[in-house]
Amino acid sequence: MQNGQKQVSQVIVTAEQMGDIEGRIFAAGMPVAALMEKVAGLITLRVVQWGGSCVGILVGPGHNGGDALVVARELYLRGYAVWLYCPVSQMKELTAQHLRYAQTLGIPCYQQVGELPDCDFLIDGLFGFGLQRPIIGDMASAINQLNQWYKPILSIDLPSGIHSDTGEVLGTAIRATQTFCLGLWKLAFFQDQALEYIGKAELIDFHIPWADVQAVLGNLPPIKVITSTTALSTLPLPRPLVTHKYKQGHLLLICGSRRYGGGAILTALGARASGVGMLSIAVPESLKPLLLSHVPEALIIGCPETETGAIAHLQLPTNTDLSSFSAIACGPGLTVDATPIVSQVISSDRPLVLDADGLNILALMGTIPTLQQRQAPTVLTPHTGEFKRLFPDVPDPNQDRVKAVKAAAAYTGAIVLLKGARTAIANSQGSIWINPESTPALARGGSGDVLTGLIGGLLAQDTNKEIPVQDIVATGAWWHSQGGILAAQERTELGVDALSLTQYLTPVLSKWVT
Ligand SMILES: NC(=O)C1=CN([C@@H]2O[C@H](COP(=O)(O)OP(=O)(O)OC[C@H]3O[C@@H](n4cnc5c(N)ncnc54)[C@H](O)[C@@H]3O)[C@@H](O)[C@H]2O)[C@@H](O)CC1
Ligand SMILES: [K+]
Repeated sequence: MQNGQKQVSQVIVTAEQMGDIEGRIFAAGMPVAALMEKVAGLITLRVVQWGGSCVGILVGPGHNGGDALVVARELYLRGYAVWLYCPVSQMKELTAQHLRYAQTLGIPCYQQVGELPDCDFLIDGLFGFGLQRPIIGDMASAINQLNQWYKPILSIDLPSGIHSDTGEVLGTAIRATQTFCLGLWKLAFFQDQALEYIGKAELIDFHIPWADVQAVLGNLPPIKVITSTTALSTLPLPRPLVTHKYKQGHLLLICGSRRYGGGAILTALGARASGVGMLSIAVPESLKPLLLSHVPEALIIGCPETETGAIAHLQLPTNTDLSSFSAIACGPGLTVDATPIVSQVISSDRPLVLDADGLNILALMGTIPTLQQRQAPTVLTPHTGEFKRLFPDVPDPNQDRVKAVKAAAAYTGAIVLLKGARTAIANSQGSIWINPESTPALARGGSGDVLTGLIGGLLAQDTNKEIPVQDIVATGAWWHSQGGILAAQERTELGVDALSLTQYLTPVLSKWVT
C-alpha cells in the first residue's frame, strides 16, 4: 500500500481543505465526471445493501446533486422504482447533464415535495460541503416535511443543511439515518451539534491519492481521529522485564472534601486501572479511612482540614515534596475552599491534570495569566460549563467545539480536553485529536472523575517523558469511552454508573491487548 494511504481514515478536513484536495486531483487531469461516477458507484453499492425497492432521491444544484443523480440512474437500471425531487432550476452543468439523462431514461422528476410518491427510503443529495448559507423558503419547508415522513434517509457526504466545518444547522437540515462521508472525514462528523442529524456515519474511501492530501495538509497542524491503533501505541506496554514500582510512575491525586468523598474514590479507581506503579492520594484527614477501604494499595495522605472540610494544606510525608511525584492530578470533590492547594500545584514543576473544582479554582484565579507561568505540561479536562467559566472570551464551544478547544490550548499552552459526545483534545500548536466513538451512558456524575484518575495514571507512567502529552491524554479519553461502551453493552446504557465503569477499564483493554 502506498505510504500513508492507509491513514486516510484518520484524517479530518475542513470544506476548504477538501475543495483544495479535489482541486489538485482535477488539475492533474482527473475528469470531474469520472470522479463523480467512481464515487457515486461506491455509494450505489452501499445503498443496494439497504434493501427496499422504491426510492425517493433529493437532488440539489451542485455536485452533491450530481452524485445523487448518478446513484438514481444506477438504481433505476438495477430495477428500483426511482423518483426524483429536484426543487431547483439552476444547476451546475454536470449535474444538469445527469438530470437530463435521468429524465430521458424515464425517471420521473418532481419540483414539489408533496408530489413525491411514497417510497421505502430517501437519498439526500441536496447539498454537500458546498453549502455556505442558510437554506430558506420552499426548500426549507420541504426538508422539514421530509423529516416528518420518518422514512430512512441516506445522506450523501453530509446531511443537507449541516455546515461541513462547524456542524451547525444552516436554516434547517435533513435528519439522516445514515450518512456516507465521501473521501475524507469532514469536521462536522465530530461536532456534537451535528450528530443527531448525521445518524450512523460511514466513510466511503474513494482512494484519494495520499500525495494530494499531504500537499494540502502537509504543514498544517493535523486534526486526527483517535483509533485503537493510535491509542494502544502510547500505552505503557509491554512493561520492561526488570522494573520497580517507582519506575512505573508515581501519581499524586489531590481530591475530595468532607462533603464530596465519592469523587476521590472514583478518581483513585480510575488511576488504579491505569496500572500506575505507585499511587499517593491526598485527602482531608476525615476521608482517610474511607479511601483506605477502597484503595488499600495506595498511600493515603490525610491532610489538615478547613472548617468546611476541604484540604487546608498539603501535608506530605517526611522527605517527600511535590518533586517526588512523576505527575499530579487535582480537583475532583475539592470544593473551592481548597484554592491554596490548587495554587501550590500550579506553581510546581510537575505534569499536572486539573479537573472539576481544580478548574473552577483556576477560573477564579484567572486561567490564562495563571497558566502562562507554568513550564511543565498542564492538562485541563473541562466539560462545556467548566470550559465557559475557564475561557469566557474564547469562541463558544456550543457553536464550534473544535475551534473553541484549539483557541483555549493556544492561549494557555495547556493540553485542553473538552468533554462531549465527541471529546476533542488540543495542544498549543493547534493539533487536535478527536475521539470518534463513545456512549451517552457516560453522561453521568462521577464519570469525569474516573477519567481524571486514568489520565493522571497514564501521564505518571511516562517517566522518561517520551510520549507527547497530548497523545497520552487522547489514549486516556479513548480507553475511558471504550470502557463505557463495553459496560453499556453488558449493563445497558442505564447501568454505567461511575463505579461500574471503573470495573470495565481493565477488561476492555484485555480485549485489545493480546
Ligand atoms: N468536488 C468534486 O469534484 C467532488 C464532489 N463530490 C460531491 O460534490 C459535493 C460538493 O459539490 P459542490 O461544491 O457543487 O457543492 P454542493 O453540491 O454542496 O452545493 C453547492 C451548490 O449549492 C448552492 N447553494 C449553496 N448554499 C445554498 C443554499 N442555502 N440554498 C440554495 N443553494 C445553495 C451553491 O451556489 C452551489 O451551486 C460534495 O459534497 C460531494 O457530494 C463528489 O462527487 C466527489 C467529487
Ligand atoms: K447531502
